Amino acid sequence: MASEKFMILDPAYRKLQKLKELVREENASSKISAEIDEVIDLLKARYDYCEGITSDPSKDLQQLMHSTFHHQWQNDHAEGKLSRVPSTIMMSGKLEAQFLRSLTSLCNAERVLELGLFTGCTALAFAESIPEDGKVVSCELDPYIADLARSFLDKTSCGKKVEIMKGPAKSSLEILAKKKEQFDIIFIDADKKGYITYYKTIWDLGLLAPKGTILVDNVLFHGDPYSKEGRTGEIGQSIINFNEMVRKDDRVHKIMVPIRDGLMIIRRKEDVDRQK
Ligand SMILES: C[S@@+](CC[C@H](N)C(=O)[O-])C[C@H]1O[C@@H](n2cnc3c(N)ncnc32)[C@H](O)[C@@H]1O
Repeated sequence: MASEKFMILDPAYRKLQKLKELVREENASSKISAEIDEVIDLLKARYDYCEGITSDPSKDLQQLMHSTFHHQWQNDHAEGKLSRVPSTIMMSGKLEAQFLRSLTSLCNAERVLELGLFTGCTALAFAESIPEDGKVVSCELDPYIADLARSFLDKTSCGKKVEIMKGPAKSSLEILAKKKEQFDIIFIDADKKGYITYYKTIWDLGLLAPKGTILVDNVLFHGDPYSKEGRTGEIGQSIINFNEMVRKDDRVHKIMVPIRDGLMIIRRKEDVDRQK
């Protein structure tokens, strides 16, 4: 069940697991323990129910996700191909990938820019919802991960629509702007500390096409913005700062969607507010 992987991002779920431990240590009544288990199961059931009703990803997307989960990351690290073992929780998964596909089709997007490719799950999701002559440009810092993603994408029918730019996302944004490229959707999902810079650069360099949409992942980063747990330290603080900056940005209409680790949808105000 997907909930087993992702529920750990929810601080309420983590607190309940802790409470369950406490109850066990204190030898509290089995009734209390059973009630706690039920609440935990309900949280997981809601996630699994949403996933269960949601359309299944294409066979290609399922295969790519499977390859990511079963890749020998430890071996790559031991052989020096990766400086650390990446966590596969970085990959968005079925529910969010399908949500992004719906948004892509709703926006009639033809050109998508992604900051943060990893193994290509969301890049492929976007590619599957744009026209045949559309393009997804995805930026990835780690050259080994970029090549691995390329090999995964090359096994899919829409992978050819994905163009990978290796290197820091900020430099890629500058290169794209010099070429006067613009995108209907820009998905920010790279290093969280860079979010403010990416957001400002996108506006400053005019990378968002008219009527375009910016999507930002992990805006509820492990619950830190509202739980004040400080679980993720500086990274969580960067997300809090980013969210505040967007909240104060009067040029845009924004909505924070509590899907998985939080997704923000940002559009120019005039594209959403049509009343005089
Ligand atoms: C959360 S993962 C992306 C997940 C992917 N969008 C998905 O849902 O399947 C973030 C990726 O950004 C990459 N990254 C980190 N810092 C970066 C930077 N400065 N520029 C470009 N990519 C970066 C990481 O190597 C990692 O692969």
